[in-house]
Amino acid sequence: MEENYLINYQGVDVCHGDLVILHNVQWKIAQGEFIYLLGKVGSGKSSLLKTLYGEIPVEEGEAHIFDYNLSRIKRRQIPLLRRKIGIIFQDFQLLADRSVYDNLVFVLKATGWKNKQEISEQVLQVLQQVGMEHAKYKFPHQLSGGEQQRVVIARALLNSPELILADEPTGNVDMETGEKLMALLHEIHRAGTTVIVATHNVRWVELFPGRIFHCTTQKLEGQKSTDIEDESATQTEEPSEIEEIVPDETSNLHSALSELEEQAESDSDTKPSEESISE
Ligand SMILES: Nc1ncnc2c1ncn2[C@@H]1O[C@H](COP(=O)(O)OP(=O)(O)OP(=O)(O)O)[C@@H](O)[C@H]1O
Repeated sequence: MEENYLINYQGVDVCHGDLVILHNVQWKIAQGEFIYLLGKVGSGKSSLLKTLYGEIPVEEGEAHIFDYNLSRIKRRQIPLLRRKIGIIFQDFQLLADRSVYDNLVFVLKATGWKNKQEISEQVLQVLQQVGMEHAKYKFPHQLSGGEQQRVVIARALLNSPELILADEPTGNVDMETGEKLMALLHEIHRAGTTVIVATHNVRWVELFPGRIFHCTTQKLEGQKSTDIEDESATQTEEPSEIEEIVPDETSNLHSALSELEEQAESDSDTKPSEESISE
């Protein structure tokens, strides 16, 4: 049934201005799935993810996520939507001027948490979840890339999101570290969270099973993600897919964290000031 999908896209065009990146996307994701979004550089993986958290508006087609209709979502609803989503990018983007602990406290306070003890408990809980509780007083520069990315995953977990979006989460680490990060994401999925990983690295698919979608490289049209096995599907477009996956480490997708924080701050009536964040 349609209402059981966490994400339900029908005939969606993903665009940058007048440029159609993905055309007529049919995409349905059920709660609790582990999803791969594969495709070569510039094929639109990030752009598709960006529609999910309202960074790219949906102007063509019907797009639903949780209870939100993305084609009609109001600006003021976007921060609320984003609080249900944990976002992880390949470049770690921890605030360099504060410890791991304070990085996480910052996000909680920016998203409306007030009780000091609850904040502290939540920070420790997510750090434990990613195996980084020992590093809570370290600064980002004192951590390896893999450790920083663990903290970023912890940060994404802070508000107990229903959905994790990971855009090339292993793009800046070596293969062995990447494998551990992917194992962690898969573990988070097994604990019940829906996870979507955009990557060009097909190796992860072999190691950590998930349902696969491909993006095409057609610039203006021709792409449809392979749809899910939905007996009740009524759309008539047949899915298409691509096979070509090429390595790339150059994803440039990181504007959103700062935007997330800005959104969270501007949205929240209970927004703390930077001063009140400092203990
Ligand atoms: N802000 C933007 N304005 C205009 N075009 C953009 C913008 N961001 C991305 N694009 C274009 O949209 C297309 C898809 O980019 P996108 O980043 O979604 O691809 P991707 O599959 O995630 O690639 P990568 O693996 O490099 O991250 C590319 O051709 C890119 O040049």
